[in-house]
Formats: sequence, C-alpha cells, structure tokens
Amino acid sequence: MLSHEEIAQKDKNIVLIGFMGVGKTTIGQHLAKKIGRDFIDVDAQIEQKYGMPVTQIFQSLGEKAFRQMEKDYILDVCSNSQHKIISLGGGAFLQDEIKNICLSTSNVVYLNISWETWKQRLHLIIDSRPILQNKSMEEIEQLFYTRQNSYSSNHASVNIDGLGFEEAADHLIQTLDL
Ligand SMILES: Nc1ncnc2c1ncn2[C@@H]1O[C@H](COP(=O)(O)OP(=O)(O)O)[C@@H](O)[C@H]1O
Ligand SMILES: O=C(O)C1=C[C@@H](OP(=O)(O)O)[C@@H](O)[C@H](O)C1
Ligand SMILES: [Mg+2]
Repeated sequence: MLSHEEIAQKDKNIVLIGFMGVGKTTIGQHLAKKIGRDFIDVDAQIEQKYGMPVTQIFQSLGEKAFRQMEKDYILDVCSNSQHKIISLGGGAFLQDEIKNICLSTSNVVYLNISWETWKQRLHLIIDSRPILQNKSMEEIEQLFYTRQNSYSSNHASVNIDGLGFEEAADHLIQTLDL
C-alpha cells in the first residue's frame, strides 16, 4: 500500500523544463497521452489567452510583457492544479518566482540534449523562437550553455539525446517510474 507521501508524490504535476527545441512540448504531449494525464503547454495557453502567437507577442508587446504573462500563468496553474503534465517555455526558469513555485508544487524534470544534436534542429524552430533570431551560431551556442545554469534546479534530469519523441516519452515513463 502507498504511504501518504507516495500518494501526494503521484498526484503532483510533472513540469518539463529545458532549452528551446529540446522537445518539451512534443514529448510532453506524447507522455501525457501515454499515461492518461492532461497536458498543458504554457506557450499554447498564452497564445490562446492573448489571441496571438508568441512571436507576435514579442513583436507587438515586447519580451517583458511576455515574461509577465508567462509568470502569471505558471503561478496560477501550479497553485491550482495537480496530476498534469506541464511544458514550460525555455526561458521561464530564468524567473525565480516561477522556479520556486514549480519546485515547491511539482516534480520538475529537466530534458537535456547535447549541443551537437540540438544544432541540427535549429532550422525547425528558428522562425517561431524570437530569442534565437538575429543571433550568430556562436551566440546561440553561448546561450545554450549559459541557460543550462537555470535548469540545474530540478527533481530529475533526463538526457534524451538520439531518442525520437515516442522513445523519449517511454524513457521518461521508465526513468521516472510513471
Ligand atoms: N526527440 C525528438 N527528435 C526529433 N525531433 C524532435 C524531437 N522532439 C522534438 N522534435 C522537433 O523539434 C522541434 C521542437 O520541438 P518542441 O517540442 O516544440 O520543443 P520545445 O517545446 O522544447 O521548444 C519540433 O519541430 C519537433 O518536431
Ligand atoms: O527560451 C525562451 O526564452 C523561449 C522559449 C519558447 O518556448 P520553447 O522552449 O517551448 O521553445 C517560448 O516560450 C519563447 O519563444 C521564449
Ligand atoms: Mg515548447
């Protein structure tokens, strides 16, 4: 029989963090479906709420406004939900309030891939990630490594290099015993 602590643990949200393009949204969706939980993608929720894509929010209202929306949404969802799979945007953990509420309410799982794998994926995401635009490859590489610091606070760190999204979701189920 499960202890109270184990039951509480099983009811917690799982929050996926990691750099842009690592696969938080795609893997989160597959994972949620496989284990029968609801899936929430924070960027998609913000886009729906404000009626425009993230790129347009950055263009029209600026990054600062986006960061505020991101913080408001995550504080709300973490305080008021459980048992969900939640994929954050890659910059969310730069805000301490977001980091703290996620770590205190949820199981935070860091998805990681190598720079070598990641850079082959850049063409898939460049148009929809304003943070990557107008940067040289060297600047993006530097951002990739400096951002890793913000992800170092987590409950589990999972390397998914070389795995497709189905395999990555299965790997999470095994590794996290879901
Ligand atoms: N494991 C994977 N293998 C290959 N491509 C992937 C994988 N995970 C995601 N992708 C692709 O990379 C791009 C970014 O994925 P996405 O889930 O949006 O990442 P994130 O939410 O971390 O930014 C998408 O085009 C997606 O199809
Ligand atoms: O790292 C970032 O600063 C961002 C990551 C994006 O989400 P993904 O990590 O899902 O790409 C999105 O929130 C926005 O473009 C900003
Ligand atoms: Mg995403």
